[in-house]
Amino acid sequence: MPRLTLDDLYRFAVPSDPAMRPDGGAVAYTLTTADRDADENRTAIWLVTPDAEPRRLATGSAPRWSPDGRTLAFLRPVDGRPQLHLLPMDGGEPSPLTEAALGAGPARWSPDGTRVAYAGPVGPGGEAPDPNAPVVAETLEYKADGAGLLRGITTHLFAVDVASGETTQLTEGDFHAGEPSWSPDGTRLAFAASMAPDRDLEVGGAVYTVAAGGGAPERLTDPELICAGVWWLGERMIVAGQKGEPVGHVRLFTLDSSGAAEVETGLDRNVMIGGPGYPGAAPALLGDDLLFCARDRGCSHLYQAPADKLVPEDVSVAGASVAAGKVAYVAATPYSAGEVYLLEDGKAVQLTHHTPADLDLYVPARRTFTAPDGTVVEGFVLREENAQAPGPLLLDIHGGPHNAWAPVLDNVHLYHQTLAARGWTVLTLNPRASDGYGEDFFTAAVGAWGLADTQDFQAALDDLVAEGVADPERLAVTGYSYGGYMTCWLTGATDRFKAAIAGGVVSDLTSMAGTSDLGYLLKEYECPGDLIAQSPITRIGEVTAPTLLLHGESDDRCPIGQSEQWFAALRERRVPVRLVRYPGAGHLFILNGRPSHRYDYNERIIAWLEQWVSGSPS
Ligand SMILES: CSCC[C@H](NC=O)C(=O)N[C@@H](Cc1ccccc1)C(=O)O
Repeated sequence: MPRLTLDDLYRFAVPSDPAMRPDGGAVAYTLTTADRDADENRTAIWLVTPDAEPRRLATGSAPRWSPDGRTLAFLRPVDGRPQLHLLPMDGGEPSPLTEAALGAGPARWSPDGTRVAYAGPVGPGGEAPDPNAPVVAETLEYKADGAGLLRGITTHLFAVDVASGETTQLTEGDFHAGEPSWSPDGTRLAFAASMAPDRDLEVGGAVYTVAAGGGAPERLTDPELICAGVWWLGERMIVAGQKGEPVGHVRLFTLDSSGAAEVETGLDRNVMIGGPGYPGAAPALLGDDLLFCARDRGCSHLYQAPADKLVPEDVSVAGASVAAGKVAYVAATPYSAGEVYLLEDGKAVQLTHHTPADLDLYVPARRTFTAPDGTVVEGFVLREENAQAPGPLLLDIHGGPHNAWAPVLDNVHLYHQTLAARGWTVLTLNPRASDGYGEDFFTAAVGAWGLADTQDFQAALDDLVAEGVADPERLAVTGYSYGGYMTCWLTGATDRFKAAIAGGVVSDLTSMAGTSDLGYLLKEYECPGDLIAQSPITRIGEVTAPTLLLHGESDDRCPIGQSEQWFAALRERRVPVRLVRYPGAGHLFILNGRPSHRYDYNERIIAWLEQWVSGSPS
């Protein structure tokens, strides 16, 4: 069987967003593919039942069943804006439900199935803003990565009457409403929002409810609780959030008239509600029990509260849905980047087989390393078993810094498999600050970016060199976002790397604090203290590693100026450096950007390593 090549990017089809039909008999989901000719990502709604092959239903994403299971609401772009559509499941074509000026959001059916609510963008004065008008900012909340300059656009709740299509805006004002959740009697909707005038300077978010016909929202939580999301599950209202400061693990709380009480899970683990690059799922009820996702040793797992793990060890869950007492979920495994599963009597039954089956895949091996201060860190080693040893090794550093590597098939970092086939060892390490190893570990680099975690990387490399796995003369380092930060930092801290590739770079925390859409959060909560001491740019004079910089030009999280600073400083010092700019690409482009950009990103990493480490010309 062939090894994975970069062209397999165009063969991957990855499910997400599973929705169990109310009778538990079928699962609808979104399938994402890359169209090489159009250079676009495509999404379609698929349906699978336990006894039949999956079938494609329609172009679109975010399928949601009506309570009677006869209609699927989903999103489909119309003139470039997502609009809700309805697909009758007993036959017929999808029809548009919304004509929202700036587009709609994923559907939330009312319990009686007569209305659909969504959170969607609203322009100032109800109009789409003029893209050529001057942009005036008076708070820090004027841009967001992925959306760009907000130009006064806020997100508000809407309800659409399914029979007539009549749409009512339920909330208004200078705030962003989070995803709505219906009360069991259909009279109110709960949502998370921060309405404080200084919300850009006070990281927070409260739970509100609003009447189903609109009106003044009623606040339910006190400022102590920072809410990331709220779900009305039967009579229970469940909140995901943090108490006090936006630092550390996300937890679950039950909210009632006496206030918020933490759900006792007995786990020292971070709750994962799901998002791009951060696999997880919204909490749901399974009978009387709460089903939720939390990260354990790199993988997002499904748990049934208090703490029963429902999925096997080396899988990572990215979406779950419960109906009729049954659980459907999407998970990646060492052999797939994601498939749909059904949990039956505690056993996982695989319903889909979208991952190309003809690939001979390398499987990451778990192992641990001990840093000089005694901290044990886990990592994954990907290599050909019979590879010549010692051989070239690439250290890859994840972002966050609170993300984590998992030992599953990675359809973003395709170069891992490709390099292994060329005799490389790829080390993906979860150093302190990574997710899945407890809250003390998670917060161990707060205020000490680079300063605290450098020893973890060094210890792992020392071990692999001492064991004869890695050739000390052929070490290289790469990483994206926080991983790009750490790549720059490490090349200033040691000259052991023969090449470096830094993506979505952070090089100077002082300029980053004033230009990132999360700059304030970064300065106040992630890197409190001396920003200069934590900045790679302070060590630029020590860098000798030829460095490739890869950056999205529309990155508002880690603005491209971070790479430009590093590029200019290395060029001035005559250290070999190359800057590659991806037009129109935001921070998450390596996950969900143009297929050609994602291909190029992978291809350039391999070429740079071959040029500077393997010795072959690029
Ligand atoms: C408390 S950190 C939240 C930032 C966020 N975390 C999750 O990914 C993030 O985008 N991290 C960036 C690096 C960064 C951190 C803080 C502020 C701006 C950027 C990353 O993806 O590594």
